[in-house]
Amino acid sequence: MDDAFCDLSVLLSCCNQGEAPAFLVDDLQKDLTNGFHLKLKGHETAINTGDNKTYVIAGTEYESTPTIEVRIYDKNTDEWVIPIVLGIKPKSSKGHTSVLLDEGRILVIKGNSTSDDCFWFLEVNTAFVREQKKRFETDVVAWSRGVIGEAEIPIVISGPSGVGKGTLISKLMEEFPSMFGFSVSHTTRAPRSKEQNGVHYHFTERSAMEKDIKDGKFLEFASVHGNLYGTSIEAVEAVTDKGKRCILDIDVQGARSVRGSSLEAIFIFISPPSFEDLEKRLRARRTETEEQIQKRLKNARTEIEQGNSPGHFDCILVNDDLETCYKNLKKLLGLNEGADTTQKLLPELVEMHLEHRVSKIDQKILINCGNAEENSYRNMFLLDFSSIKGGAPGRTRGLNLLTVEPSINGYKMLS
Ligand SMILES: Nc1nc2c(ncn2[C@@H]2O[C@H](COP(=O)(O)OP(=O)(O)O)[C@@H](O)[C@H]2O)c(=O)[nH]1
Ligand SMILES: Nc1ncnc2c1ncn2[C@@H]1O[C@H](COP(=O)(O)OP(=O)(O)O)[C@@H](O)[C@H]1O
Repeated sequence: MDDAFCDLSVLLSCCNQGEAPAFLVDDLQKDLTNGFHLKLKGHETAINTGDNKTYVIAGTEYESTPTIEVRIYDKNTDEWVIPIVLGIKPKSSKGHTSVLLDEGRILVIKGNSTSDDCFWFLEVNTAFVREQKKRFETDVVAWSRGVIGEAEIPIVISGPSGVGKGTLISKLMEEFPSMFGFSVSHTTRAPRSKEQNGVHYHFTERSAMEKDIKDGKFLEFASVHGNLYGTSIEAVEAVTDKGKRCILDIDVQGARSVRGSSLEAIFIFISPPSFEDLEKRLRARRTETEEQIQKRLKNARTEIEQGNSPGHFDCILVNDDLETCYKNLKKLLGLNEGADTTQKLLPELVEMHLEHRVSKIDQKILINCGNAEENSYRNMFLLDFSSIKGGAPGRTRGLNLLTVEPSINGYKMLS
């Protein structure tokens, strides 16, 4: 990015006045009236929210405690609560800072880590967390890892069994290997002879999958042709983390669930030219027993009806001639001749020092890791969270991290 000037004097004066959004638990203890004394282990920060609660966020220097933990002091009841913690927890750190971004989320910045793992959002009162609090009837918090940069909108492809979804997706991935990534679903059905675990599906036991669904690890799931199928949140996020556009091959029920979820996506329905053609293709594939074929054909009627009814899909493509359908799919995705097929560059990693100070103004956080050494301005960053998207149970994307340097006019963006 070109050098851009920005007057951050306001921001810095705020910092100089010593605005400290996070404070140590030692300070908190002085407030406690119930004689409760915290035994401090490692580094802890505490954040007060408007609802008379204090969230204590505890990192540690001990390997035996591998993740950052959370407990809540409720001033209304004078009690400590250990909440249900959802999402993947950040690995522990010897030092972190915490900032209350709004009434819904706390930003935790881990020291001694790189920018792909140092920004974490602890959601304490977002729509997702409120829903989970109702479900569990107790206090719930949810972690979401912060990611720099925007994500490409995923593509959901649905259609009856045997219509050619897999064939079209394979063609797309072969022609544009660096652009697209496949969301590997979980299923309880048995693998076909050429299918590999972890590549085509995560083949799994029903009980294990049901537990993961209960634990909130799935974006959507459905019972299809007598088996359980589901897209884990991690399956979609792992593709997006690589800078690729995620493709989901899921049934109509799954597509409807995704439409109702927080995941923004493009929904494409692949329709057969006729029911007879569909039957021919399904039989020619020779992957199912007669009984399974009958089940799939029966379900196909309902799926085609739902797929063609308005409101469910953004676009319907008829897969008559394969090459024509593939061409139309590419056109729909803006992959015409000369389309940019290069993979999106992942942002350069930045080191976050163990010792750092943070200050918040509007939708930005100034992070100062600087010291008196030469080039210390290189250690000053501005984290812009004004365009964040997503959040628990997935990643929080859309962060923008800029390096800032003092200048005559105030402060100067370096990157
Ligand atoms: N809801 C949902 N459906 C899925 C998922 N993965 C695959 N499916 C759908 O399950 C159906 C059966 O898939 P599969 O057993 O691979 O058979 P095929 O579609 O005939 O190749 C298809 O409609 C898939 O789109 C998933 O994660 N969620
Ligand atoms: N347009 C088409 N014309 C004829 N056969 C096709 C066409 N598209 C796909 N097929 C074939 O139909 C069968 C089913 O396709 P597949 O991609 O496995 O469907 P799905 O993933 O939707 O179940 C495969 O043998 C495939 O080669």
